[in-house]
Amino acid sequence: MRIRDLTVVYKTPAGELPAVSEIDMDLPAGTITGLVGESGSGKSTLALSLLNAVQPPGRISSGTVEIDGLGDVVPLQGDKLRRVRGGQIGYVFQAAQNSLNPLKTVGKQLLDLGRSHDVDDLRALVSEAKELLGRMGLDGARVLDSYQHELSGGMRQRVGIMLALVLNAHVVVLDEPTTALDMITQANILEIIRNIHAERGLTTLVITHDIGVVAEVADQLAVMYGGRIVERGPVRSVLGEPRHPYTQGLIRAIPRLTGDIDQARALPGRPPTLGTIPERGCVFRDRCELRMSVCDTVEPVLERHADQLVACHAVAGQEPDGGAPTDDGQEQT
Ligand SMILES: Nc1ncnc2c1ncn2[C@@H]1O[C@H](COP(=O)(O)OP(=O)(O)OP(=O)(O)O)[C@@H](O)[C@H]1O
Repeated sequence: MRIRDLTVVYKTPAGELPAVSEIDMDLPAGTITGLVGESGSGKSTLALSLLNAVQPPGRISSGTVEIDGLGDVVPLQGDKLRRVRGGQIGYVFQAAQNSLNPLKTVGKQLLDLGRSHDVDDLRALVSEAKELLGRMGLDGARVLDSYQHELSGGMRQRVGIMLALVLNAHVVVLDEPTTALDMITQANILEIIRNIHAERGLTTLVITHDIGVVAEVADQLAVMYGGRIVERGPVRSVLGEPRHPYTQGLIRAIPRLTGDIDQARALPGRPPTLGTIPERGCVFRDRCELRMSVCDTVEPVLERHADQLVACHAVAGQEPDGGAPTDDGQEQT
């Protein structure tokens, strides 16, 4: 999936304001990309725009989202769009635990999904669903006969993953897949995501505010702040040697099980909202220890530093650019 110059705006009393600004990013086939950032940074809006599913008062105001074999999904509408969603791109909603219809069994919802995608062989669909649920450690027949309230949070989340994959989607977007789950169930779901991703050769995007989750599953990591990607690259490099002051702050804020509890330092201040995202300059400057005067006027662009792409004037000033930025976070050859 290739995302280019993607901007999404919401209509507000103050006019249309960007929640996602000029994003350029590739999701390489067969990789898991983690997208992290605090609440309100634009993660869910970006994810919805990948399915062209941003709802009014929001709209994609510019950019393209190209998927191999499909082309740009941004101009798609109606029937064509409906087929792409689910059929090509599976989406597991934030709080999937609560997104099932409480009045229908899981099996009935599966059949509805199949019919809405004109699946001829509904029996085959049911056996595929049972197999997927079985691989996730559930009794498929039993789950299909159950209502939402009869399933635990972890089971519902697995049902959400099954529904996203059962039509054979090859791109999967999971929005906060483990939020609200206990630690053991969380570890279990992350293992399932990893295994199914590898088995099916998927292209996966995992959205989370929890850096621990991306450390567990992702190959690539993108850090979002105020609607922009401020740093991205291979997950080991970004977590091992974070360069953007925001990424460093996020990592410092993680409490550790060993060592001094006071070492975990919450990032001071609050992330911007739509109304407070600055029109010019760096979006992070108000919370940044490295702020310089240029940050007030010039927006930093992603530049390559070792393995990472980083959008920060201070980082750019510290070391010479190690090469031209590429759009996939990989070394240029
Ligand atoms: N329907 C809407 N109308 C107006 N503004 C919106 C709407 N939906 C989201 N926003 C704003 O867009 C910005 C990005 O929100 P978004 O939900 O994409 O962020 P997020 O990083 O996914 O946060 P969270 O983790 O809390 O879901 C926020 O400032 C939010 O208030």
